[in-house]
Amino acid sequence: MKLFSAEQIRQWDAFTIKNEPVSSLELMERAANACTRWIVKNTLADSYCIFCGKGNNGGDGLAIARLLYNANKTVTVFILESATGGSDDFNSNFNILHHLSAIPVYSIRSEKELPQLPPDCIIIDALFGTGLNRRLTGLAATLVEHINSFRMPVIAIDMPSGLFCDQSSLGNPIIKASHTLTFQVPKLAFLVAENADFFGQVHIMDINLHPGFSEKTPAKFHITDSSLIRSIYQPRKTFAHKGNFGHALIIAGSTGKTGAAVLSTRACLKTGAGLVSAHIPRQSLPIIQMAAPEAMAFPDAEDHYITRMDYEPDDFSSIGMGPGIGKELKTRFLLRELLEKIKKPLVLDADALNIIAATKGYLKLIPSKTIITPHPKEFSRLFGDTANDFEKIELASSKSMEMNIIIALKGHNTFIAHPNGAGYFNHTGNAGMAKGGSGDVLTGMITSLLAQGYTPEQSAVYGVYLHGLAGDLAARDRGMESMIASDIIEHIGNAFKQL
Ligand SMILES: NC(=O)C1=CN([C@@H]2O[C@H](COP(=O)(O)OP(=O)(O)OC[C@H]3O[C@@H](n4cnc5c(N)ncnc54)[C@H](O)[C@@H]3O)[C@@H](O)[C@H]2O)[C@@H](O)CC1
Ligand SMILES: [K+]
Repeated sequence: MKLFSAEQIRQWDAFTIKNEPVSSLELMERAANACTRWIVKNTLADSYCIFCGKGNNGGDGLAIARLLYNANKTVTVFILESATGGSDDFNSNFNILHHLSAIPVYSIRSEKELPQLPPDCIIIDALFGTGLNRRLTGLAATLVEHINSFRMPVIAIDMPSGLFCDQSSLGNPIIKASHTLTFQVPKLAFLVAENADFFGQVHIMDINLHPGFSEKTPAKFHITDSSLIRSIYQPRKTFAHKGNFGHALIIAGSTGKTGAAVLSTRACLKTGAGLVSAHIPRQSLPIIQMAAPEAMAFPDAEDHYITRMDYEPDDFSSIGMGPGIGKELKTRFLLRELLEKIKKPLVLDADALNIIAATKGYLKLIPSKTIITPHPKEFSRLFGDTANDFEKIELASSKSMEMNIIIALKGHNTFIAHPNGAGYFNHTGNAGMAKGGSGDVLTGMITSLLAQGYTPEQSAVYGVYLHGLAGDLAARDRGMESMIASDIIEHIGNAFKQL
């Protein structure tokens, strides 16, 4: 699903008005109807206090007030006055409301007019939407803080007021919504961790914007959805043999971190590679052979960590390196040798990334189309700090293009930057996966898909989606607190079945 900017959404509204055709006032009525239906169905309140700005977001608020009133609800409207007049559609809705004298309408022109609210009311925030073009200040900012101070349920229309769609709003006055009813498509602002306090649960209101616009308009960012994954998925052919699904190698583990090797190897096996081998420290051999008997093992000459390759790396269909390898000098040399020797893309995670970040000259050795899977700290070690999540996303995109690599920046909505400039936000997964070992599982899964012939771009998007889905199924069965990384592996099979 394409993720459009505020400007593109404005163009989409205009395209719909011209090509459906529909008047902008009718489109506003459609939007208000969708919101009112949701509010009536999902809330039970004595009264609704609706705060409106004087743009089209405020116009939505006025139309919602009228529709709620028509549905026999008690409604009070507060209008934040501004120096400029209302938008045309705001004014039209204001005139209709004016004739319905049963709905009280109050103006807020100064701090003295900030209202007290009845207990048990639900607040509807229609102050500012996608038209926000600067930080809220003055009376608007004071009103936002005043509304937040009630600690009552707030339903934001389209956007929590004060929150920018496509840029950081860090430190700004913003409505803290319990629910956001957003029009047609999710917004970039709802996908980044720094905004988590503001949008609450997001509900998409389908207002039938013209499909012709979304089909022909390119978008930089996308949300990975099941239809994209189904278009990537290649069913296994009836007459296939193990040679058709590649030979994956996992280079992982050190004393005390053999579990990382076990988790990534088992995840690799469970994700469909034809053959899986694990290169592990010598002492880990019996452990990996017992925990993953289907895998072959290359024990290192050294007992406690990995030091040398007794194989040709290009003989494998894919190699994933990093989980639990530590940062011993000889392990660093091994990583350098691998980076210099291999002609294929790799999957690099965890300590492989930490070694690269800490050792001068390694970063530029990363082979083209390699998939790296840093968490935010590993990302900062590699590429430096950023002031906010939006800058981090931009940095991941630009580094991906510059280095011709795929970057899966792990987090709640893992962001995958492709070298062609596109970016994919994943929406599967849950907080139960925020535990040691989850990343090792992801490395194994992506390495497995790469071995099977999926492109690096596909392997990253598909692997991250499947990993999150398996995590969601594990959470459903075991609960978020109790689920552990092994449970994600146990649910990979069911995740495949759900595609
Ligand atoms: N265009 C359409 O046909 C539709 C628009 N809809 C609504 O329209 C909204 C966008 O409306 P608008 O473009 O009128 O903009 P908003 O209603 O979001 O904002 C109103 C105006 O406030 C001013 N403003 C921006 N930032 C400010 C700040 N920090 N302090 C003070 N004033 C500021 C700007 O002049 C802006 O145009 C959407 O979020 C949605 O709620 C919906 O009705 C669906 C249809
Ligand atoms: K709003």
